[in-house]
Amino acid sequence: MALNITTTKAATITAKAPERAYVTFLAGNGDYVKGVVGLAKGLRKVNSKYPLVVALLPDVPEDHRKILVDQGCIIRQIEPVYPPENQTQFAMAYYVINYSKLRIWEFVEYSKMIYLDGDIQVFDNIDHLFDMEDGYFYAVMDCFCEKTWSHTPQYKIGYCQQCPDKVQWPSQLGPKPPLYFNAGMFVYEPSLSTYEDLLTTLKVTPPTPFAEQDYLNMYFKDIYRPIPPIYNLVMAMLWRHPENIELDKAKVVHYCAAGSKPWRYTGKEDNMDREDIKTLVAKWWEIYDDESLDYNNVVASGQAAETDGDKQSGLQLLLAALSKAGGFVHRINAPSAA
Ligand SMILES: O=c1ccn([C@@H]2O[C@H](COP(=O)(O)OP(=O)(O)O)[C@@H](O)[C@H]2O)c(=O)[nH]1
Ligand SMILES: OC[C@H]1O[C@H](O[C@@H]2[C@@H](O)[C@H](O)[C@@H](O)[C@H](O)[C@@H]2O)[C@H](O)[C@@H](O)[C@H]1O
Ligand SMILES: [Mn+2]
Repeated sequence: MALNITTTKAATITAKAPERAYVTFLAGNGDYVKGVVGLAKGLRKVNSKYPLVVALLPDVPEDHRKILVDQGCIIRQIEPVYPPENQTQFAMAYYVINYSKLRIWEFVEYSKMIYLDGDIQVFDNIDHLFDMEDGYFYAVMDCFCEKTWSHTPQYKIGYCQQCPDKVQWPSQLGPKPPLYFNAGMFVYEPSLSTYEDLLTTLKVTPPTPFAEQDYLNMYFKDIYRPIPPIYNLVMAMLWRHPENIELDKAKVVHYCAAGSKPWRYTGKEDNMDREDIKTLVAKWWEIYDDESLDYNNVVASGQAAETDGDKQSGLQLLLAALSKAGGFVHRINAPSAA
């Protein structure tokens, strides 16, 4: 269905802001920007209706920001968030910057957002997750079997929530830990009151090895609802719990295992020579290298919205293209859906 657009120099349109968006986090001047470009192109390939917002720290350089804007991303600079001083050894030293993810609760121009790490790729449309019941925090359960978890009692006794019957949780260790999610992907509702409380509570919460992931699990444990692993395939599941995984059904893949970041992949680390890993890395590169998925090519080929449902993204594409071209859009006569 084509949109009739009347353009004039007179004024600009105040299109209704989209209430839903995907959001990712970018820090530093390193190669994670490739992950975010891949994610932006992957979401486009699955015809997601919603934009990708990139919450980026001040240390992300101008040329990386331009790459992201040229890929149709909405960039939002955020200030870092640091945990209270502590001698904690984070599972990965750089995890200390991940607390800055908490800034995305301030994005209240959106009623619901899906957070995706920059090392995630979306291979099937997951827009339907935005329609899940409000008031809950949705994410996929993590696995405790990698040595990154060696600091935990779970790891020490061989307990994992992915196979709770394999090793019973011993009562002398107290109550079984609540279900624990991987914070590389989650569905949440931005809220200023939650945002303020997150930052206030953080000030009095000693940091722990999995940084903001541990913190978010503690903070949202009463409203956390697990969603199936097809929405965040934590790579280690492939060799730790293959019985819980149907790889060909995975809609979202999280390249979080050591050595699995596609843009740095060498195949040398543990498990990285597996055929399924090689296939997943190749699938990531296929999207990253696909020029037909570049934002400018998509706009240039005039792939306007085909259905009412996609009108918003088509409208956004056209608005973005027109504003980039310096044009002003005065009125859009979208013929009624009839
Ligand atoms: O140098 C960095 C490290 C991390 N990140 C962001 O922080 C997220 C969490 O880090 P990572 O995915 O490496 O943690 P993992 O899931 O592998 O434990 C990444 O996906 C990126 O979005 C970043 O932008 N720059
Ligand atoms: O800062 C803490 C991080 O914690 C998580 O990392 C993964 C990763 O470390 C794997 O190697 C582990 O095996 C896995 O369990 C663990 O959850 C999130 O994916 C990431 O976004 C971030 O929140
Ligand atoms: Mn990650």
